Amino acid sequence: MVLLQLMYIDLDFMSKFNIEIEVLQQFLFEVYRHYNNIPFHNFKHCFCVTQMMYGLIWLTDLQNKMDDIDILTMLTSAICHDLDHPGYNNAYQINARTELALRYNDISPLENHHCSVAFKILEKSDNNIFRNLTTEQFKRIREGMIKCVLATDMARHNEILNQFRSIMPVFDFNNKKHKDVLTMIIIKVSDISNEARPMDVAEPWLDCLLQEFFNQSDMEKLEGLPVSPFMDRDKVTKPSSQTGFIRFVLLPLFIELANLFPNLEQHIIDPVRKALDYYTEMENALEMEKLNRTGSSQSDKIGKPVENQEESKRVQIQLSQTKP
Ligand SMILES: Nc1nc2c(ncn2[C@@H]2O[C@@H]3COP(=O)(O)O[C@H]3[C@H]2O)c(=O)[nH]1
Ligand SMILES: [Zn+2]
Repeated sequence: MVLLQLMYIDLDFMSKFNIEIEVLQQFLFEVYRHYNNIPFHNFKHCFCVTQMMYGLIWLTDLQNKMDDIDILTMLTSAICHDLDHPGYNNAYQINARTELALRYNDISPLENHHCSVAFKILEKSDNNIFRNLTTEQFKRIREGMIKCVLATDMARHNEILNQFRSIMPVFDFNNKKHKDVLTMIIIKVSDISNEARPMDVAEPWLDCLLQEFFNQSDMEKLEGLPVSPFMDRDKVTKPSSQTGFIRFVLLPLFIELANLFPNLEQHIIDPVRKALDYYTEMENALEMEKLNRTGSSQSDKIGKPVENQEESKRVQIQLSQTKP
């Protein structure tokens, strides 16, 4: 929490937006209290995403390209983006017809909830870091935060990435629509950026993610609900989960952002490429072990990566299954 506080201080938000230190501390404590003790979508994930956002703001020199209020919106959105995550994804919410799915009519139920919890926290004056802003400023931040948090629904991944691709050739920092798409891209990059971290940090996060996935698929089996294949402990391995995700989701997104900010290449693309090599090797080793165990004569398969098409299909399921 102290580090999050430092980010607000360091970006000069305290003086620019007249935020009192006690109010910021109270806000961060309430945020902390509203993250659940679950394997992946917990307060530490919130911290990592916010820290990545903070790093990207500096690396891209965003403070000299966007308004302060936009940067404040982005950092606060990162902090709030998974508030009260229950550990079961949108597909589960919809299939199990949970309270959240009913409340939000199957439309990004989790992301709508995270954002709603954020503004409930901000309703109380003691927590409201925006309480000294004008009504107009608050309106702008609220609109921006809703946009950012709802953009973290992976069912909208292709839609948002394609939007960014179409404006990239004419990107203009004076165009509000362009800036809106960029902020959505930056929070998305931050949200799925674990593989850009050092391997000894990234790999335990994958274990946490798979643990949460497996908990969900176990529950789905128990309740007779459709089981998401990428979450099924009988079908997924660590490398099979990562190779497709890195190839078809992470790299295309990160490369697009690095096209706008070329100096990001070394910070977010290089480590992700290394992670892809690491998991491809692990995948090949597992395949070899499997063939050895079964004494299969298909030794010519050894060392060959899994078919691209098959991997791509698997990832598309992960992206599209929750689309209403
Ligand atoms: N396979 C895989 N999926 C990830 C990784 N990081 C994030 N994700 C997925 O991307 C999603 C982003 O939104 P969520 O936090 O809802 O859930 C996340 C996971 O489903 C990763 O490293 N590997
Ligand atoms: Zn997240």
